[in-house]
Amino acid sequence: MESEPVSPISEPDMATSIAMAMAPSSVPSTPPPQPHRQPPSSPPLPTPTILNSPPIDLSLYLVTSSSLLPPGRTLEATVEAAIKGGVTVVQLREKALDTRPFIDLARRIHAITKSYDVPLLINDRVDVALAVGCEGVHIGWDDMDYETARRLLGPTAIIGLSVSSLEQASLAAATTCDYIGVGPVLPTPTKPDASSPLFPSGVRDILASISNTRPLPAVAIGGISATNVQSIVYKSRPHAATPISGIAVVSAIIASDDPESASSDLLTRSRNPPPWAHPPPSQTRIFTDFYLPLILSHAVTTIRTIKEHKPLVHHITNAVVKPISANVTLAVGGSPIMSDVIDEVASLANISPYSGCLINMGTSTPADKALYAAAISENNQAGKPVVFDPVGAGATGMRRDIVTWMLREAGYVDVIKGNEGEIRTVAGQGVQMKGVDSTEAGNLEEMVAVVQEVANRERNIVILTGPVDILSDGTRTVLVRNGHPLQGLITGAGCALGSVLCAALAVSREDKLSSCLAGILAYNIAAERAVAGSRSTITGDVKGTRRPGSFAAAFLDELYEVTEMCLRGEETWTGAVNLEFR
Ligand SMILES: Nc1ncnc2c1ncn2[C@@H]1O[C@H](COP(=O)(O)OP(=O)(O)OP(=O)(O)O)[C@@H](O)[C@H]1O
Ligand SMILES: Cc1ncsc1CCO
Repeated sequence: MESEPVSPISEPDMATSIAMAMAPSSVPSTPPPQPHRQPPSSPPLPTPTILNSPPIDLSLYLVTSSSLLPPGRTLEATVEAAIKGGVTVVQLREKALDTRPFIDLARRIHAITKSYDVPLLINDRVDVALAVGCEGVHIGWDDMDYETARRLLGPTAIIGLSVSSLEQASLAAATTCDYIGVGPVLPTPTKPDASSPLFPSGVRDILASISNTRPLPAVAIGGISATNVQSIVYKSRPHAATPISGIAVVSAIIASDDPESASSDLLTRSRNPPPWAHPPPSQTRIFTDFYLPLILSHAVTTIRTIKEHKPLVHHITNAVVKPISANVTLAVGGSPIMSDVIDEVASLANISPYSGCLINMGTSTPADKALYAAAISENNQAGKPVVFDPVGAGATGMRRDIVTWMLREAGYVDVIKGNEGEIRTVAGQGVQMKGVDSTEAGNLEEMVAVVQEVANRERNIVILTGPVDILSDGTRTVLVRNGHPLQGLITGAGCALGSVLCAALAVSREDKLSSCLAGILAYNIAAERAVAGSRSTITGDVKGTRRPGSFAAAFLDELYEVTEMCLRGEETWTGAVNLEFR
């Protein structure tokens, strides 16, 4: 006899999964009411902090540049304030100074750093470090070679090396250097001659490449600011290798009018991963046909939890789809609010333990970037999910620029959902979309690869919608063959799916891919039922439709029916699922 599936979850969560299997109607672990700025407490995040702690504390590494000081501020005052705010290492980098004034400045700065027991390193100039007697140097590949610098400075000096490629990482790992500065992570105006940006995935590759030979302490540098630090530190983290030890910043502190608070804010954020960050693959549900009954049972429970907790879905969305998005949110049991006001984002992110934010750039202008950054930052801080829909991403240069900025600079988005043209654009392929509708369908296998690649790069969930929906968290991938072509004939069918995903994540974030799958299944099976006609459990009527106008109404009705079934614990509707696990 075939044995019963025991668990859709791997080893670490076996007890939970068995409990789930025994009681399919039980509610999945959902976020309990949370205090402000605290992520929900169960299950625990993989690690409380994502920085590595080597012997030198590299947590917050300040690189100076006097030319960026605000008028009237001295470098001495800024360095002292920054140390009070939490800076753990100072590197004096003053490219424009001649030797004598450089040494004079270094002596004054060293007097300050020494009094706080913070190491002072000199950029490039071994002679200046020797003259001042400070703790060490940071050198690049065009400066004095490492061995000579070590011979001159002695075995106890701190020597750091710049690394911007895999090749340089392996050269650095072959030395006895104390740490590496990996970058530029992002394009940065403070080092215009820098090599091309690595982005967090490049930093990750570099850390992983030396993890088996010499896992050096590393600071990430280049374009890091308060808004993107959490996301950069999190996305830079390799799965099975030593993470970065800290972040290096220049303008985020030096150009600040309040370097002490800027430093303490950067330090706090860098030590906290985005709440509900991806669990490692070992802690996620196994997606295979064998576990299908439990995956479906979990989907029903997730939708039921939406109905029970009525999560607030803060929509920052386009003008075209506001009514359908609000109606879809209500039909699945959520509570929609549309607000594009920057002053409201913090309150909305913290108003309820069950909430999330959907950012849809269907009718965006560049002026909306400030609103998006604030919304992402507040929701990241509050532990709330952010869903990003890059509508029309490949249609114009303006849209491409907003997408690039969103993913590099604006903070962490839990889900990116779009049609094929949009997801290909997010992947960096130069597709030309005619408008908001997708490009012609490409090869399925290639699309699967694109979705997996972006999910891996962004360390989040990526969903490509169309006749087949492809969902991936970079490790697990699911193809959903449910839905109906009429969905493509009502505007906003994709946008309103974003509302359902956000509602599902707002109530259940411990396995984000499962939550998204629950939302898509209910949504697309509702569409099929709207076309085929099904007996309403409310009125007893059977009505089908084949035309878009009546489909829109029937779809909303069926979405309500399907989700009400979930509330009653009925799983019959899941008989229609058509899934493929990769
Ligand atoms: N031909 C189809 N067959 C089955 N389902 C479809 C089809 N086309 C779209 N869908 C479904 O419709 C929903 C929206 O996907 P679609 O790719 O049309 O979104 P979109 O282009 O972003 O829409 P919009 O910009 O109008 O909001 C998804 O749930 C998807 O599965
Ligand atoms: C038609 C349209 N134009 C901008 S957004 C939008 C809604 C579907 O995405």
